[in-house]
Amino acid sequence: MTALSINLNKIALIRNSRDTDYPSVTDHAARCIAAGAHGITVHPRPDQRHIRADDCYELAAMLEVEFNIEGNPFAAPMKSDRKGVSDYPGFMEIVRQTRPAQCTLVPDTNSQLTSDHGFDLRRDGDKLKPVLDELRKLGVRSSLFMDPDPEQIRLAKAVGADRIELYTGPYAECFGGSEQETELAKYILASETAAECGLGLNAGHDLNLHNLKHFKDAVTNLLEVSIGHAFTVDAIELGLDKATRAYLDCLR
Ligand SMILES: CC(=O)[C@@H](O)[C@H](O)COP(=O)(O)O
Ligand SMILES: NCC(=O)COP(=O)(O)O
Repeated sequence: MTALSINLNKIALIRNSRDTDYPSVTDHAARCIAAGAHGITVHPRPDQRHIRADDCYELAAMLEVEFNIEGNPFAAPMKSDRKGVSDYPGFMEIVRQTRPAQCTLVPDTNSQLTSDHGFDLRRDGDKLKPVLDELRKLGVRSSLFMDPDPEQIRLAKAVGADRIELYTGPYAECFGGSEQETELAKYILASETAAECGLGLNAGHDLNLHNLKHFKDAVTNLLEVSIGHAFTVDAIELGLDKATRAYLDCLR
């Protein structure tokens, strides 16, 4: 079964709109796991708009399921502008201090609204090699956030990644329209390339209860999906337990 890793970014976004710890990120992590989620994902961005470095430390101390931390490995330290909130120590420093099961490297700039593209390894591959070496030495599984481009996926193997995460935003955008199957075919080819290279395969971004099962049924070597934005909305509408089970049902 494909593992479901719930991304808690949006719980943190709601939490940050008050100077309190409500809703609690760690409480939500525990509830998602109790409902059957296989793992927890967070994306601590330098401006700490949602997930903060403090959340990562607290989650690392409590989680007994897979913890996946996503982010730009070259994201530098940034001062916190909130009283009582620790500074952002730099992405790799968070990883060193938490040693998550998996680290998904994402080429986001600080100013991006959200993640919207994979790595260009022709340009950045050499820069990533020492980061991937450090993750290996830390005992952290590496995953590179990638577009469904076979040549780029072969480069992911060459630079030493353990897995790739296919950026599924374009698939989600086409879902339900005339281009749906043309777009999905790109992901099927990409998944076959990953398998040929011996890369593990994850996927994420804008997956939801409408588009997930079709994707999962077509991409047969999918090890893990990480879902947060749509999951949070579904949890508001259905309740967290029911929403978690609904996503798990899509992955059976
Ligand atoms: C890498 C990816 O596609 C998402 O995991 C990302 O974490 C979404 O970030 P926001 O929640 O900040 O939009
Ligand atoms: N890596 C994808 C992720 O963690 C969540 O993306 P989204 O479901 O919030 O779009």
